[in-house]
Amino acid sequence: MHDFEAFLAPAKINLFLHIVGQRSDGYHLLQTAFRLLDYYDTIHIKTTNTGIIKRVNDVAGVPEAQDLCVRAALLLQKHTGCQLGAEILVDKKIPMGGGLGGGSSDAATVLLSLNQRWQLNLPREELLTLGLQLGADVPFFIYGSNAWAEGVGEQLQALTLHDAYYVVLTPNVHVSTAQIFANKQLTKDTIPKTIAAFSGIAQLSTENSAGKNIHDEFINQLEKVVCSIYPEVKASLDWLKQFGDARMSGSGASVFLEVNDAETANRIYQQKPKEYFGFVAKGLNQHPLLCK
Ligand SMILES: C[C@](O)(CO)[C@H](O)COP(=O)(O)OP(=O)(O)OC[C@H]1O[C@@H](n2ccc(N)nc2=O)[C@H](O)[C@@H]1O
Ligand SMILES: Nc1ncnc2c1ncn2[C@@H]1O[C@H](COP(=O)(O)OP(=O)(O)OP(=O)(O)O)[C@@H](O)[C@H]1O
Repeated sequence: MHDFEAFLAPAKINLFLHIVGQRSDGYHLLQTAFRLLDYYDTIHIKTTNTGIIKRVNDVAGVPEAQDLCVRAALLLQKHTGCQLGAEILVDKKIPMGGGLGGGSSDAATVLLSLNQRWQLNLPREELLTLGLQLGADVPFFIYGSNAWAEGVGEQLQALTLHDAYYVVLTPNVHVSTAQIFANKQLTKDTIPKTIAAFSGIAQLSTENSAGKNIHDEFINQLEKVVCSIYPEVKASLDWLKQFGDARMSGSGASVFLEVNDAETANRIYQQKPKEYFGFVAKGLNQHPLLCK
């Protein structure tokens, strides 16, 4: 690992997710609130002068050419004409395809770190546009703070959220995002909400009762459909709901419960059935690479 530098790529959860329309290309227009978590993949990067982009470790289920880290580095190289290269070691901790944005976060971390280490100094707005070519959630991770998002997730506004801890469970199923968005049962014309309405509700911190701070008006509209197709997601959500207002993140399969303190989160987590993978995380206010 000599000469490699480590860069963190945090997970995210969607505190709510509404579908408010559909674009002519079939993509759905969303409203969502993204929250960063202190649960990370670590991307180790060594810059080289060979011009070659190379992943130096195996990642189960992700061939090198499809890895979003490699694709992000190649995209940045092509966009800028940079002659430098990079060796990338991807240390995955965030479950893949779990609605926690791991792949998108890895890609954002590569764009942010190589922009510096290759001394490209592209402005943040340019990286946001590049990031969108790699995935709808990538701009959020480049944005740097918790965010209210619209469009397909690329129209971002900063969101101030109170301190909170999350119990996250990821059932061992692969949910196809495309399959869920294509489901006929999905409500696609929810009346858009305002960031002010969400912020008002999100600021209401409950003193003693767990998980009451996300109001019923702000739900994950993919949750019902996912639960009807994947009983494992429903089971883990039902389990968490014993303790409060649990939600699904993104298009699943991960589910989470927001609580006010680490003690409560750990107490709930310790009772989880052994077959559930999960973790406890603190909500972040800023991306670790973009802290001032
Ligand atoms: C739902 C979220 O997890 C919220 O954070 C993300 O918007 C999903 O973003 P993503 O993982 O980048 O989604 P993709 O893997 O590109 O989407 C797979 C497929 O889901 C459908 N899709 C996805 C996002 C969106 N806003 N509308 C869609 O209709 C499209 O058919 C797309 O081809
Ligand atoms: N570095 C990477 N890490 C994780 N997945 C990757 C990576 N590169 C490519 N992928 C592919 O991207 C897919 C989605 O990964 P990711 O973990 O971002 O999904 P997700 O958490 O469901 O994302 P989202 O919340 O954005 O829908 C994976 O199933 C995998 O095939």
